[in-house]
Formats: sequence, C-alpha cells, structure tokens
Amino acid sequence: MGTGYVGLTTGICLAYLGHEVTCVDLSQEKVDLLRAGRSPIYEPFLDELMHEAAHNLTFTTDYAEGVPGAEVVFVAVQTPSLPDGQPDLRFLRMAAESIGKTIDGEFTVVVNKSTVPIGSGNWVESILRESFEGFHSRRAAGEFAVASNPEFLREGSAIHDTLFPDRIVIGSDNPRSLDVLNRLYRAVLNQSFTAPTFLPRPEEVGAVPLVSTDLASAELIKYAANAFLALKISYINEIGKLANKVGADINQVARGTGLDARIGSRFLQPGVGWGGSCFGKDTAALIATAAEYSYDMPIVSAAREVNQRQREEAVNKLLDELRILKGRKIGLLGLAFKPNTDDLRDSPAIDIAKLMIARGARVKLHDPVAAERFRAEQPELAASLCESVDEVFDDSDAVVLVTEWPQYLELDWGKYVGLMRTPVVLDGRNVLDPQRLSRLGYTYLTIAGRPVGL
Ligand SMILES: NC(=O)c1ccc[n+]([C@@H]2O[C@H](COP(=O)([O-])OP(=O)(O)OC[C@H]3O[C@@H](n4cnc5c(N)ncnc54)[C@H](O)[C@@H]3O)[C@@H](O)[C@H]2O)c1
Ligand SMILES: O=c1ccn([C@@H]2O[C@H](COP(=O)(O)OP(=O)(O)O[C@H]3O[C@H](CO)[C@@H](O)[C@H](O)[C@H]3O)[C@@H](O)[C@H]2O)c(=O)[nH]1
Repeated sequence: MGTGYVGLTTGICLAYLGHEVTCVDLSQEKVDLLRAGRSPIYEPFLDELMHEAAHNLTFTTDYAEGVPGAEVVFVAVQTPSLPDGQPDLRFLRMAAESIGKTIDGEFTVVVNKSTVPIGSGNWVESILRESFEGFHSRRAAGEFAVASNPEFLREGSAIHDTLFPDRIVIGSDNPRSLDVLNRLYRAVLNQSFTAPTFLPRPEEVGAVPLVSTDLASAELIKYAANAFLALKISYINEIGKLANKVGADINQVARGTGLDARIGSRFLQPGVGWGGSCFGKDTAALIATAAEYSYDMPIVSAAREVNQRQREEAVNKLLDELRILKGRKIGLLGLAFKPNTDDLRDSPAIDIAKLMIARGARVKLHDPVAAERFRAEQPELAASLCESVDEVFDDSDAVVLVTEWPQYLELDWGKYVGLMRTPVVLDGRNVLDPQRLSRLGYTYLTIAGRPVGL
C-alpha cells in the first residue's frame, strides 16, 4: 500500500525475487504511469528492475485487488511531520481501515514499513480489528497479525539497499507472522538470488543478519538509527566550524577520526547538512515521543539546531565575502536534497535560496533531474530556474554547490570563471578541489573548515 520511494522499491524488489506483488496507491496518476511501465520517481535502476519483474507486478488503486488472498500486506504510506513534530498518521489510518475492510479468509500479516511512532503497531491492529468487524459484521478471529519491518533504504541507492541490506528488522508479537516474513525474505537473508546484471552483488555482502524482536523495539530501532546518522553529520559539521576557527582542514579531521573502527568513516561528510524526507521528520518525531513521557533528548535536539545553522552558514559565508547580498546574483547548483534522486523534501537548497532572497539577492537555480518537480512543488521559485549550467554562472556574483551531483563535479570549471561577475564559489559539500579552483581564478569558500594553505 503506497507506491512512493519505499513502497515501489519494496514491491519491485519482491517481485524481482519471485513473489507475486500488487502495488496499491490512491493516486490514479501514479498508477497510470506505472501501468505504462514508467516510474513516477527518479531512482537509479528502478525502471530496469520494474521491466525485469513486470510479470510478477500489478498496479491498482483498488484495495480489493491487492488485499484479498495476500499473505503479506505492506503499508508504506507517507508519515510527514505535523507542526508539533509528531508524524501525521492520517494516511496510515486510512490504509489500515481499507485493509481491514478488504482482508478476507486467509491469515494475513499486515506489516508497517512506514516509519511510525512507537505503539503504532498496536494502534494499527485496533483499527484493522474495528474496520474488519464493522465491515464483515463478525469478530475477527486470527485472520491477521501486525508486524513492524522498518525500512533503511537510502534514496539514490534504494534498490541496492533493498537487495543487499545491512540487516532486516522484524518486530512482531505473533510467531506466525515472523515465520511468514522469514520465508518472504529468505532469498535476501541468504543472498541466494541471482543479482541483476546491472547491479551485481558487492563482494563483501554475506548472509544478512535478521533482528527479530517485539513491535516496540523494531519501531524504536528505526528512529534510533536515523537520529544517530543525523547527529553524526551534525557532529562533524560542528567540528567543521571549530576547524574553521583554528585553521584545521576538516576533510583530514573527518578522515583521521572516521578511520577509528569504533567511529566509522561513513556519514562524516561535512557541508550544508542533512535534508530529505527522513532525518528532519524522524528526529522531530523522536523528540515528540520522548516529550509524551516528559523526557527530553538534548543530543537529538542539538543535532537539529546544528543542522539548521549549516543552512544559515551558507548565506553568512557569502555575506562575509560579498559584504552585501542585496542586488547580487547567486547561482545554486543542485536542488534535490542529495544526488541521484529527484526528492526535494526538506532540501537545504530550498531553504538557502529563500534565505538569499530574503536578503535581497536574485537566485539562479539548477538541477539536472529535479528541476521539473521543483517547478511543480515550488511555483513561487520556478521563475528562478535556469535551463543550463552556463546560465547559472553567467554574470553571477557567486555560485554555491549545494548538491554534489556527479555532473557538477565533472564540469569544465575553467570555462565558467570568465562568465562570472565575481568568480566566487562556495563549496557547500566540501567536494571540489580548492587548489584547482584557486588556480583557475576562483575565490574558493567552504562551509565547514577552510582547507589549510588557502
Ligand atoms: N523515502 C525514504 O528514503 C524512506 C526510507 C525509509 C523509510 N521511509 C518511510 O517510509 C514511509 C513512506 O515514505 P516514502 O518516501 O516512500 O513516501 P512517498 O510520499 O514517496 O510515498 C507514499 C505513497 O503512499 C500513497 N498513499 C497515501 N495514502 C495511501 C493510502 N491510504 N493507500 C494507498 N496509498 C497511499 C501516496 O499516494 C504515495 O504515493 C514514510 O513513513 C517514511 O518515513 C522512507
Ligand atoms: O556524510 C554525510 C552523509 C549524508 N549527508 C546528507 O544527509 C542527508 C541524508 O542522506 P542519506 O542518509 O544518504 O539519504 P536518505 O535517503 O535520507 O536516507 C536516510 O533516511 C532514510 C529514511 O528513513 C533511511 O532509510 C536511510 O537509512 C537514511 O540514510 C542528505 O541531505 C545528505 O546530503 C551529509 O550531509 N553528510
């Protein structure tokens, strides 16, 4: 239920592994696209895998086509933040009600794949029961059980992460549902499937650990993991600020720190900070859940504050360099919250563009993939979109690299320096070569830590 980043990826991967899958979404537009063999989202390899698994896939808006007879029903609907930080569970409630009405006969495991607050499994179970009993006019007697199977995929590498996960977590208080899900995931757990030709199995992937637990623990694992990743990034960004002050090179500091196996080198890339549909929403939800128990989480709160400061820092860096932003033309390279996705949810680029505009600057925006979606989702900024990278640089006072798309890293930077009014580049992801850009005549600025010697 739900054919977004998670539901569609899960459905397509399970179909590829040989299961018969019906993907249900309320959006007729999405279902029409999918029936025509086109993915509504940009995600590497999704189209290819969808075509390979087409014989096992059906797309519909009708729960009655997807639920009756299904052994497993996954719920992968969105759970966006409400203003108080709690996740909006409207979509989950709606899905549970529809499932309750359409479940019939055989034992069905209803699995929460959406990221949902602790206790949601029990809540969903009660909605299913009410809905089933109201619709069928009889008591539910073992027709279904609820499980939690949190998702850890990253956008941009969603298929890879689903077929070759670090672990699978299954939470359930019902042994039968654990058995069903164990069978469903057997090929992934044993890595006994033939990997797609376009996405070979990485050498280091062995058997995948299964964490089998109770419902509440599985739900908390998802939030604990996301909050930890978010705070790891905020931590390196905080260290980056200090590196800036003391004249240290944050890239070397991150490398030298991360090579300690207890720390790990991933998620220590400094820059404008994290965005996307998960870290902001899930850290807010964790804090909101804790508050329900009169408990505060200062570490998680601080990670959020530091992250917001990074976005403001992008503007402050340019203000320091250009002195005045009013009337300046500032180009932004990248709108998606990270490369290899068209997802714009909580993208740092949008905040940074708005902060620049609030200071009187004119922004020029570009993204190789997310521009169309941006036009639809941010109509008030659509006029600032540029067709080409040339336009972003042309007559600009500064250009900010916000999303490290490979296309931007491979630009012929020498070609653009002469196009700019003042050749200032702010490397928002610490991924450009400062020496090379300086040699080409740019004034090179970084968000976190000024490379030593510049
Ligand atoms: N995006 C990620 O990288 C990611 C990774 C792990 C977990 N999650 C979690 O997974 C959940 C889904 O995230 P997403 O990014 O895939 O969301 P999304 O917004 O991309 O997709 C949700 C889909 O559900 C559909 N939908 C809404 N209500 C429905 C209903 N009642 N019945 C059927 N379809 C319905 C929507 O039309 C939409 O297509 C969220 O809880 C999110 O936190 C997301
Ligand atoms: O060292 C790093 C790593 C990431 N980021 C930023 O952090 C954000 C999130 O990146 P990433 O985690 O790769 O993407 P998501 O698709 O948001 O995936 C996260 O959120 C998902 C939704 O819950 C989880 O399933 C994943 O495990 C978790 O990594 C992006 O803006 C990145 O630019 C950094 O700034 N520095």
